[in-house]
Amino acid sequence: MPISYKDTNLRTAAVIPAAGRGVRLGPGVPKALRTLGGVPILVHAVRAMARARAVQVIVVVAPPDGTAEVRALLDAHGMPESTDIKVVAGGEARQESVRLGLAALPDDVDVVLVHDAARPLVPVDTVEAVAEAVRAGAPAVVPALPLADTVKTVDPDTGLVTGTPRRALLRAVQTPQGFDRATLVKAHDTVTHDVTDDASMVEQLGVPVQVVPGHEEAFKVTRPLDLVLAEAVLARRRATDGY
Ligand SMILES: Nc1ccn([C@@H]2O[C@H](COP(=O)(O)OP(=O)(O)OP(=O)(O)O)[C@@H](O)[C@H]2O)c(=O)n1
Ligand SMILES: C[C@](O)(CO)[C@H](O)COP(=O)(O)O
Repeated sequence: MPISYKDTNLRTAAVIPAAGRGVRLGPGVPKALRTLGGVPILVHAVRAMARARAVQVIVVVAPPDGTAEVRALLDAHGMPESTDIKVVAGGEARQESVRLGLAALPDDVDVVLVHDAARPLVPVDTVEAVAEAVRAGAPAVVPALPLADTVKTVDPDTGLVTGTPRRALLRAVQTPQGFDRATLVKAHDTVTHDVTDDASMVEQLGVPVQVVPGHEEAFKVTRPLDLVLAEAVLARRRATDGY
């Protein structure tokens, strides 16, 4: 029977990389500081992680010149007192920002969830499912969804299609991605070339990565249309759930 987090002393932290510019979203303040339903995207993301009973510590990785602004923003919006929230400066790339967040974790943290600030509407059940799977013994866990589109590999030089991977084998991976802390730290110490998610670094160590169901509402706000969808989802939640 899996170990439940209620029965263990494992301490769980969330690292929230929020230091990106949001170039694909268009000009403006850094993406994490733009608003969704009148509240900064980052505040939604921090609340989403703090809502999970498993999460006791949160490290927010802010734009390098924006730590004081982010701290003030979190204080102004009122964060749950039961969660210890730190703010540290990020780096040039997401990978570097996560590494800086990991370096700021208290010594007694055993389980780390890495969650994009850019996924502000992740449901609490998804966060709990990832944390629970790590606490039950999986060294690395990702939430993922099947794809709706067919995916092609393309030669960027010629523009010619080079293959069509079997869609049934593909998954779109979301965050939070959950890890045994030592495994994630080792991955960040070992893999230095550019990667687009933390799990792929762990895969390169030969460590198995467990998939749990993702959620459509955990989508990443990347392009302007994503913000339109996020506003609609938030408005529906506020109308129906008192969110
Ligand atoms: N140097 C960076 C780059 C990205 N991120 C964070 O990583 C998450 C996922 O990245 P993405 O959606 O690609 O955000 P941006 O890098 O801001 O987007 P873009 O590539 O459009 O600029 C975001 O929460 C972003 O703030 C980060 O902490 N530090
Ligand atoms: C981590 C991630 O959200 C998983 O889908 C994604 O890889 C981030 O990629 P981006 O290039 O930073 O948008």
